Amino acid sequence: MTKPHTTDTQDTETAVNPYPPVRIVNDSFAPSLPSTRIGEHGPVTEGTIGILFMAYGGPESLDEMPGYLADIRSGRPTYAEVLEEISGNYEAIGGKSPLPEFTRAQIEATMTQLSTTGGDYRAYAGMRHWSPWIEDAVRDMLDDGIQRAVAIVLAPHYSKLSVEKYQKKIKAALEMYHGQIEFVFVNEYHTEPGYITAMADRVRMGIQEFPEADRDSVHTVLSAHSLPVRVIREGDPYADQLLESARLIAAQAGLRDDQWSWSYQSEGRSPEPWLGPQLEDWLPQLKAERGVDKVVSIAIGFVSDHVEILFDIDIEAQKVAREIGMTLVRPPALNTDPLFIGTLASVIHSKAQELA
Ligand SMILES: C=CC1=C(C)c2cc3[nH]c(cc4nc(cc5[nH]c(cc1n2)c(C)c5CCC(=O)O)C(CCC(=O)O)=C4C)c(C)c3C=C
Ligand SMILES: [Fe+2]
Ligand SMILES: [Fe+2]
Repeated sequence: MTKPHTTDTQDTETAVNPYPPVRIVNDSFAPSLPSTRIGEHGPVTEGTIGILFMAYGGPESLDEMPGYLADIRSGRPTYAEVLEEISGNYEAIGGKSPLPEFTRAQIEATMTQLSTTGGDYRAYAGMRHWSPWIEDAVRDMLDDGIQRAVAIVLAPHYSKLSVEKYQKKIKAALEMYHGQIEFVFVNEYHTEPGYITAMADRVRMGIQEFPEADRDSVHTVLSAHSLPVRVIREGDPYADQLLESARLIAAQAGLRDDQWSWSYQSEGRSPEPWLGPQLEDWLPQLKAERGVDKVVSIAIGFVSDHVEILFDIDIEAQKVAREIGMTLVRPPALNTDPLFIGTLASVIHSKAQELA
């Protein structure tokens, strides 16, 4: 999400929330992920391999917002103005996060692909910041008798503030339940050809929104969620991986160097410096310094349309673009794009071969 910064002195997502909030379910509420078990769940045999799909998680009503934020903020209090602002952002995109629904659709589509491999796979969903929790998924896998599993995060780039945190939750859950599952981890898939081609298709899709005569002057801005600069200085590979993906996507889309650029988005609220430039600052700079007035915006670190795209780009960045007389086109995220789903299936299937 975005500025303004508060005086909050937070240490980004490092601590564990000591009081994970519990979702309150009533008769009129039908969550998109009511269970960690997705799809067919017949008897588990020695050859069965569990697949734990992990995602950020998202609130499916505004009532869930305080609990969701409490988890993201590792139990630190959320100031009223921050809660109000973030709730307002979700209200503007329909009052709920579409992430759980997309996550479910992505898992179902990947399992359909995997069913053609002959492997005996069982799918589980575990969210990092909301229900159904990663811990719930590990408990259900243990209950089902799963002995070997592949774990994958629905985010292609590795960071110790993202993918590593998900993996640590699995290890902590195994300890908590005194259980044993042999896990292999997909750490990243940011250079996988299917992912790169699917993103390059999005670039082309965006450019085609402009009249043919204008297309050569369209500028593509590729972006991803920002992180504190400190994390990269400590050796985190996130920024390098993003740029590697960005260069491959631009090349695959046939863009010249002057036809694309990089920016970050969705900076957090801690007072320390975050990676930039931020999209809403970069757009005016592109206009002022290079005369760019037609932009395709693609968030390459996200694989589904959720608040960081639907609000941060479609509402906030779009407002900035309008104010400076720039046309900004934002093609849909990958969601259940067959090329992306094929990539997930293939990285999972090849990782599964590492299991004894
Ligand atoms: C690579 C890092 C991160 C990814 C990817 C990411 C995705 C992501 N985030 C939200 C929603 C929120 N994130 C918030 C804070 C926050 N996010 C990250 C990192 C990534 N998020 C950090 C380091 C922080 C700061 C955490 C802290 O300790 O305060 C918040 C809280 C409010 C805010 O700071 O704006 C929200 C909400 C989504 C939906 C998402 C997509 C998958
Ligand atoms: Fe954010
Ligand atoms: Fe975040």
